[in-house]
Amino acid sequence: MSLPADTIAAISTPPGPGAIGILRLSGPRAVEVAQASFRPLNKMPLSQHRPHELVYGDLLDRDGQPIDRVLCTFSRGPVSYTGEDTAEFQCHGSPMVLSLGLEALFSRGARQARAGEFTRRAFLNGKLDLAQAEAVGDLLEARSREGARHAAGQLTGALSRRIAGVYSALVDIMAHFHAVLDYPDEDIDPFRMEELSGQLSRQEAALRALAGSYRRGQYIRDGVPCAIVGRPNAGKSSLLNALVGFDRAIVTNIPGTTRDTVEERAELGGVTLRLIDTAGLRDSDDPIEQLGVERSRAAMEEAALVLLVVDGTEKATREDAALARAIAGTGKPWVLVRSKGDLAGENADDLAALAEGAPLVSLSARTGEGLDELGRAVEELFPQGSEDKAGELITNARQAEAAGRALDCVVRAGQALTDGVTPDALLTDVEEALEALGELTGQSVREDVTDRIFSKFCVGK
Ligand SMILES: Nc1nc2c(c(=O)[nH]1)N(C=O)[C@@H](CNc1ccc(C(=O)N[C@@H](CCC(=O)O)C(=O)O)cc1)CN2
Ligand SMILES: Nc1nc2c(ncn2[C@@H]2O[C@H](COP(=O)(O)OP(=O)(O)OP(=O)(O)O)[C@@H](O)[C@H]2O)c(=O)[nH]1
Ligand SMILES: [Mg+2]
Repeated sequence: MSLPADTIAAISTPPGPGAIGILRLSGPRAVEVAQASFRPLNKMPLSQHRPHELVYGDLLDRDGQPIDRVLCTFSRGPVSYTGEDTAEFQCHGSPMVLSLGLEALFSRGARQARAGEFTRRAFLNGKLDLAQAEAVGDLLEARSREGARHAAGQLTGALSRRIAGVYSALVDIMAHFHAVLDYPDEDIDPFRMEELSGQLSRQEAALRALAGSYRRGQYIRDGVPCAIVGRPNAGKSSLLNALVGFDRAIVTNIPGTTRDTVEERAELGGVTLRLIDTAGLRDSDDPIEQLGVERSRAAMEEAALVLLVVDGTEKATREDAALARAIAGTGKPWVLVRSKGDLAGENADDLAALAEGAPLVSLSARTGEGLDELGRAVEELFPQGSEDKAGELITNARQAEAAGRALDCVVRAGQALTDGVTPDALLTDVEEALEALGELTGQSVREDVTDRIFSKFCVGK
């Protein structure tokens, strides 16, 4: 990989008017281009100021006419975000100022940066590893406090350090093995072999925990998929609307109102939920409703959490009981929700039997009563942030695949050791595990993979 040699520029703040808008430059000519586009009030050329200093002055268009009165700063590679020379203008947040300013930078030799190109350069120059670069993307798109906290932890290198621990332990194991191999005539000390086998299984356990963290990582980043199911008219869509805080789904008193699944995110008990409202479950002759019911069942199967809503104004039916048994049978966490708590109820007593130990929450979507209790039940089922340190979880499919592959290799190596297979086969497995770990942090990753990662970022990041 050769280092990029051209100088890039972009507007780094979101479109539309705002308090401040930032133009960013990176590359060998960044300071020169910025200096040519800037007249400091103190008359001293930009490059004669200290790096990182904020210099007050006028941003100039290609004819030398002022576009805005701004703050300008530069840094010298490698002591910068990208590792190259960089400069930036902190302008008034006017889209027109930013466009004119960007044109001025182009006229002096910079070119438009592509999506994610600043962060990509930071990665190529070793300022960030790939897990940290991905954390930048996660941080920008975080939809919950927990998600943001986690991405920030990953940005500081928490995941990278966890991976590095396993990596260096595996390198040690390889070194020991090479030492053994170097003396082929000597019998291998059984004590030594046992020690190696122990070290290998400790790394296997560490990798298993790492690969296993993906599920929680996904819940934190994208939310816990949560299906709201129950008979028609039970109050499912009303519950969805109450949880998201606006009328997302159509509610009527006609059973069979919801046909297609309706998805919306909400935070409940500190947990981000990907709520999926579903069509009421019943046998129906209507082909459209039948399709909806199929989707409800699929949503229930894919969900990690199920809210079974039972109409609080009627006696629970055989269908309610059958549904409760079916959900309990999946072994998934679920909550039995007794709806319409503001109306006179019929089935307060017989519901406890249906719940079979799952939490039972009485609530009213109309008054909001009981929603806090539902939040507490959800929080208990998905405890937040307690068991893992921020930033140490795997949060995307790419990382999960690489961690899983590293784990498989180490399992194979351990098996080879117990089976007494030739040591070089074992070494190949460990090497492959190292390769997979290298992909996680980007030490040994293919260029098309990095292309894909950075192209998902916004321009100017
Ligand atoms: N105005 C502004 N705010 C910003 C950024 C930016 O580029 N500009 N960032 C961009 O996304 C983030 C901050 N990231 C940064 C990371 C490293 C360095 C940097 O200069 N690093 C040097 C020196 C560090 C030091 O002073 O100790 C280095 O790592 O060598 C700057 C910003 C968020 N806020
Ligand atoms: N008083 C009262 N009425 C409610 C409450 N929740 C739902 N309802 C009413 O019950 C009826 C059905 O509500 P929906 O939310 O559409 O029920 P659903 O389970 O989504 O029904 P389908 O989509 O047909 O499966 C509507 O008339 C709602 O206004 C509640 O908490 N209090
Ligand atoms: Mg509905």
